[in-house]
Amino acid sequence: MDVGFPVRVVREGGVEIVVPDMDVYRRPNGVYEPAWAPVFYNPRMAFNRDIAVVFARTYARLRGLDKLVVVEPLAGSGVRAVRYAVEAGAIVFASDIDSDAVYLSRVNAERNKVSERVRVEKADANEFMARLPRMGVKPTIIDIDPFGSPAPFLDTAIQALRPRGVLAVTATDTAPLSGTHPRALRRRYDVRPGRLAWEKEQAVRILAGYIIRRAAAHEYGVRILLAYYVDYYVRIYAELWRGAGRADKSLEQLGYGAYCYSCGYTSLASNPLERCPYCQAQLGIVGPLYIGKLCDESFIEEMLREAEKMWDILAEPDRVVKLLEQLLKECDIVKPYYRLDKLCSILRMNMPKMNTVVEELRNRGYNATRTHFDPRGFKTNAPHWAVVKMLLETRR
Ligand SMILES: C[S@@+](CC[C@H](N)C(=O)[O-])C[C@H]1O[C@@H](n2cnc3c(N)ncnc32)[C@H](O)[C@@H]1O
Repeated sequence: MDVGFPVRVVREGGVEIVVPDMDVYRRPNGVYEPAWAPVFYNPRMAFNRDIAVVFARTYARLRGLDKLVVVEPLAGSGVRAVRYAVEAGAIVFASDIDSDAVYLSRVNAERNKVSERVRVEKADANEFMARLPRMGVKPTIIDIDPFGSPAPFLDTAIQALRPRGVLAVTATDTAPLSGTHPRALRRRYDVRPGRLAWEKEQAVRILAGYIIRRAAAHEYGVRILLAYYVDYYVRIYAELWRGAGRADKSLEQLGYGAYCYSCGYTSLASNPLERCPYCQAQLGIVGPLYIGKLCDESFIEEMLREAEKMWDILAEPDRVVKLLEQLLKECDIVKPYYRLDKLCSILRMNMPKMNTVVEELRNRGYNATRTHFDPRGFKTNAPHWAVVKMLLETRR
């Protein structure tokens, strides 16, 4: 096949797609760099796409939708669009600003016999989404999967959505979101910047909070169905439902994150505390951010059922199930995770085993679990004094 650059055929999930030949676009150190290829295809994001199709099928089933319309305005090779069509039975409207990407997406739709259901246009993402209402397209899911920050696309996506629908958003600008680049964090997300010990949860909560604020401006309320951080990106599935009252209610879910660099205290609160309630030191504060639950248990349980049905189709089914099961354990614990290594360094003690910490907290009647955010982290609803007491007592 002559598309003007070297290609190869790969299988991902339930589709077979043509992508740039990854051996040709490697850095001198041998690492494949998707952004160097003429059309973007990242095999490491197959897991992200697995979850996207499981989510779409679950959402359509639970809402009783007989027609699922998905919009993917930053389509790259078209792999995600084609997977939505083949694996979730969706009608997909996709676009990309790059001509080669549009061509390859069309080739891939045809190759998988879904060109009737996957329409791809060469267009700027915002211009494309702004045109959708005039085209009579009413998306149930809009999947924003950009290079870096999704912020420039959110307003148009929200306005293009049905009165009730889902924004599925990826953010790879994790350095600003987790506080490493404070000026970019303030600029892009209008957030009082800082860097807390639970930086990955901070990244997810800031993006969720920003979606809530943008949605409220357009009179939509938001329910966070699923939000997580893996590899090098944040991913959020937010259900938006039009209504000023719903928007007002969602805004009540905004607040501030706090971390005490002196004693390791961590919390979420509606109003920013300035002093640590345990040791009175000045707190690190970040916000506004989302202070509610990061997933909906019953929805995740349904996703797990759907993932079992798709076991032979998904690219990484065991990883999908493992993440969903872990999120299910974390769902109820809203308080941000503790970094065991940082807490032990503050307490000047050796680090006990993570399993011991989790078990010990459970033995004392608290909810506790490891966290998907960080292998060095744990989540618990135990108050800070109880966490410190437990750690000091394991020292004996
Ligand atoms: C991260 S890639 C998308 C990957 C794809 N969603 C997937 O799952 O493989 C981002 C894509 O956005 C396209 N792009 C960048 N800026 C754009 C814009 N303003 N409008 C439309 N497409 C754009 C790029 O050409 C690139 O193909």
